[in-house]
Amino acid sequence: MSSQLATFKIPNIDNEPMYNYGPGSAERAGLQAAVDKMIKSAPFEIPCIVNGKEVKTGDIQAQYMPHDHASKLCTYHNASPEVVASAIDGALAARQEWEELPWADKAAIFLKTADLIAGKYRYELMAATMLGQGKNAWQAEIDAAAELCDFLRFSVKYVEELYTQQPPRNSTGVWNRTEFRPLEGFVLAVTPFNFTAIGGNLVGAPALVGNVVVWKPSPMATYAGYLVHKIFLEAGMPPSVIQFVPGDAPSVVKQAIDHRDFAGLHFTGSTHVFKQLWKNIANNLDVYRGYPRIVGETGGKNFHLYHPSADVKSGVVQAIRAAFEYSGQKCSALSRVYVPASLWKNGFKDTLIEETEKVTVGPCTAWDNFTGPVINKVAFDKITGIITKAKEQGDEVIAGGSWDESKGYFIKPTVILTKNPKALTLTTEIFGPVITVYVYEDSEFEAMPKLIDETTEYALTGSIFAQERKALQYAAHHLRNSAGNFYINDKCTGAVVGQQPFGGARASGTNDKSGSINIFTRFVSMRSIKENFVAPEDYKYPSNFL
Ligand SMILES: NC(=O)c1ccc[n+]([C@@H]2O[C@H](COP(=O)([O-])OP(=O)(O)OC[C@H]3O[C@@H](n4cnc5c(N)ncnc54)[C@H](O)[C@@H]3O)[C@@H](O)[C@H]2O)c1
Ligand SMILES: N[C@@H](CCC=O)C(=O)O
Repeated sequence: MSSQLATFKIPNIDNEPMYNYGPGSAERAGLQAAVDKMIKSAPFEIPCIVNGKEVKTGDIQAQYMPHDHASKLCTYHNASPEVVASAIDGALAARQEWEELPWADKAAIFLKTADLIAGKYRYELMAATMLGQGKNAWQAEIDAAAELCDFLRFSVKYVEELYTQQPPRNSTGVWNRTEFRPLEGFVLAVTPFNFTAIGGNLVGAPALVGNVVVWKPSPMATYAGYLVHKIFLEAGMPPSVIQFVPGDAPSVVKQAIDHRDFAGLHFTGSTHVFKQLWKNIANNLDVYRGYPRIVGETGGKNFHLYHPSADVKSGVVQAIRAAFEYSGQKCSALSRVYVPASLWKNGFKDTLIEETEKVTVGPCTAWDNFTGPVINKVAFDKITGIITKAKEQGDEVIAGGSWDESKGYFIKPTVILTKNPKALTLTTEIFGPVITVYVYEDSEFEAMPKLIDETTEYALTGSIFAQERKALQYAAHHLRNSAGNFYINDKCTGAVVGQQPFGGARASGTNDKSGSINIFTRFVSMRSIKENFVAPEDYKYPSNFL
């Protein structure tokens, strides 16, 4: 047991400043050196890490570089059932000590992790994200440097705020207090390929409020996840608090979810996987000690709605960034574009086609590529198959529409034009560099929010572009439930921790908003404590006397 003999104040928290990587800059040289070194040293051999110790099972899988799919970034050892069992046991054994570690020490570990990522490991982690997940320098900076540091630091700020939330009233002779206990058991973090930062946050958020976490990383982000885990350990995270168990997803996850002490799921990934996991958890309710917390952020079918008063040039620029950066593999990426006929004829169409055709696609290692590959063969086949099917169904490809998988999984940014408001590419999540435009008559603007709202099951991100205030107000009101992150005259991607808490409802997830104080409430179980200072002398109340 140790004491904390003051109420410490955390340092000021702000967003991590972004580096620019302009030609000739020191940061460009630093990152280039890290990428070169990583290419030379790959493939790395990645073990499971259980109780801080490397475990090699011999059941080997590989993570390939999507821009050069013959090259392995790493091989990794799939966790066996025995390894998963010892990871869970180790986490549970570490639970009490971690819970009892004073808050300031937990906070210090997180702040130090962020500083290590911002400094010592910035370029290495970015290089792993570029080579393994196919991001270019700018996208890797947004993710593996800025957003990950922001998640770690703002988490500390939010938890400090959470802990100050105490009952507002105390009757005479009474002191009421609230304690934010970690969950009884372990949390399972199942993380996606597309953001190194999301991996770090899905394990970090529950851990910071005292939970122990079993981490099943994405096979396509194994190396970046491994580095993040190592950095946590270097910053002083006790070895058993976060257990790193890559492996066959259905079996690792099933083993964790079937465990009596499973207390929470922190998931980001596709909607169908999340729904299946929720059903599996529901079927196990008699196995558990309590009711597991289920937090999941999933797919989207994000939109830009343009009003006839919108500015064409900036509207197109925002669409291109939202749709094609990171080849449309952000859950927030633009997918549906609703444009009035007047704008479409007067510049929107021509500028969109012209600018889309100019977007450079190629290896993330070349500085002048605006975007890179899609993540793997499965994604490549799915996306190109959907474009082909859209054409077969009568929709017109007006830009892009070609691909090449000879070396990496490259798909040209593609614009589809449809007359069918329920077209396949307006309703299905594609998760690639494809947008579909639906042109409406200017007089139909007021009907568009209803159409947008009813076209898909998702409600993640969306934007309205207009100069007329009335149109902005109308769209914001009528699209209230169509997006958890709603933008006005801005693109539908690029939420920043501490500024726009992120997440969507309906099929897009539980909308618990990563990057806000709300997420922490999902991983604590509050205890109300009432202390009475005045001893009663008679069991009767005044109304009992004559
Ligand atoms: N809403 C958000 O905040 C957000 C953020 C990032 C990504 N996403 C979504 O994630 C998806 C892309 O990520 P992805 O391809 O990594 O998703 P995915 O669902 O394929 O994988 C996510 C995780 O689930 C695991 N998994 C896959 N199949 C499983 C199964 N049958 N049982 C148990 N676990 C399983 C994977 O190994 C991985 O760790 C997109 O749908 C995207 O919209 C959403
Ligand atoms: N927070 C990111 C999306 C994360 C999902 O992949 C954005 O807003 O663009």
